[in-house]
Amino acid sequence: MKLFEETLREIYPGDKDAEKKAWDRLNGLTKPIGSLGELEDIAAKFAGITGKVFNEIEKKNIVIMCGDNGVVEEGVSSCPQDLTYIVTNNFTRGITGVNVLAKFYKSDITVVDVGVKKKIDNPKVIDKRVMEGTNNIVKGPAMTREQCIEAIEAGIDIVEKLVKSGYSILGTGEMGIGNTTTSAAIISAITGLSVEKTVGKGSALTAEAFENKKKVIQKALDVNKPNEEDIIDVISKVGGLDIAGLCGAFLGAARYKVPIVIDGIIASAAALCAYKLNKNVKDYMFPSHLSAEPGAIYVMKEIGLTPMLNLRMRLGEGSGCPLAFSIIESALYTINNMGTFDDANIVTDYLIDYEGNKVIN
Ligand SMILES: Cc1cc2ncn([C@H]3O[C@H](COP(=O)(O)O)[C@@H](O)[C@H]3O)c2cc1C
Ligand SMILES: O=C(O)c1cccnc1
Repeated sequence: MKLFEETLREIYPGDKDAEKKAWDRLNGLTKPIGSLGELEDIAAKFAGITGKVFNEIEKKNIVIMCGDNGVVEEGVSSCPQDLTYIVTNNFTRGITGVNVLAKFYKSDITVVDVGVKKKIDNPKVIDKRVMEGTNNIVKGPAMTREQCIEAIEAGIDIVEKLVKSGYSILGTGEMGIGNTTTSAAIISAITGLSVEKTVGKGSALTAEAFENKKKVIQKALDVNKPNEEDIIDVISKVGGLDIAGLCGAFLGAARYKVPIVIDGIIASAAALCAYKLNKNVKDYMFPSHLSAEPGAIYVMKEIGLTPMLNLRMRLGEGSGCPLAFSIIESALYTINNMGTFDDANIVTDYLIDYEGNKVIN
């Protein structure tokens, strides 16, 4: 509880002065104003996080929170629950989707057991087990408030250790059969949007099972009546341990001033929770892609973020993060290395932006 409260108190907005200096540099580079589009936004936002105009990424890490969800007994996933256990172990064997993309883009991963039902006996998986999978949210709360905060604190603690060991950008991933159900429940609870709007087919469902999934989420909301003003109430009643752990990772990244990338729908639901707990967290978040799950777009709107990519991806695991890292690194390399108008002997007194306003360099 102490770490959680202390972290919430120590999250500040990004450095607007550094961001402004980054924009001054971007506007002085030898190109039409704003012509590198979102690459410029990314470089400036990064400067706001570190307080420096020139940045390089030393080491990258994707934090993968793994946990089971009691609601799978309601038939909300086509996959058996023990896939959570199997895939969690597979992350340490280098054979999953996120492993391959992370390897290609030279990112490390950190695998965390925050509550897989069957105990994981694997030294490469960090043991932060809060409980043996959550309770079925159709029958009552997923977990207690204390368990929820314990999982959030696990996320903060992992991030603190990664930052101290030199990681300068983080990503978010998860594994937990049934977690597209808990994600939709959280997004509906917080935004007030109907389940019809936020629910998707997750890893895949028959038409009949999809109708059942919608009813299950609605029932979980009716039974638990989560209070949208109280994010711990929402996560502990209709969420999951993976979402709580990732929420902690977002809070920790903002506290320790490192950029953090949002992956798919589950990480998006966690990002929304972190944002509602402290709005400054937004200044540290980079959304990688727009998940194919329908709820994702509403999360992005609610936080006010624009995903870099739309590749119809719906894997989770943190698989979007390496792709985003490559774009962010491209943005940083550009601001660091492009020549200025002065370098290029180009007179700038004619410069206007795309809206037609005069730009003074
Ligand atoms: C082999 C396999 C690997 C995965 N890796 C991530 N997920 C993804 O699918 C699950 C969520 O979907 P649902 O809510 O429908 O259960 C999560 O574990 C998510 O990370 C996987 C799913 C499968 C089957
Ligand atoms: O967008 C995601 O993260 C996602 C979508 C479906 C299943 N698992 C993850």
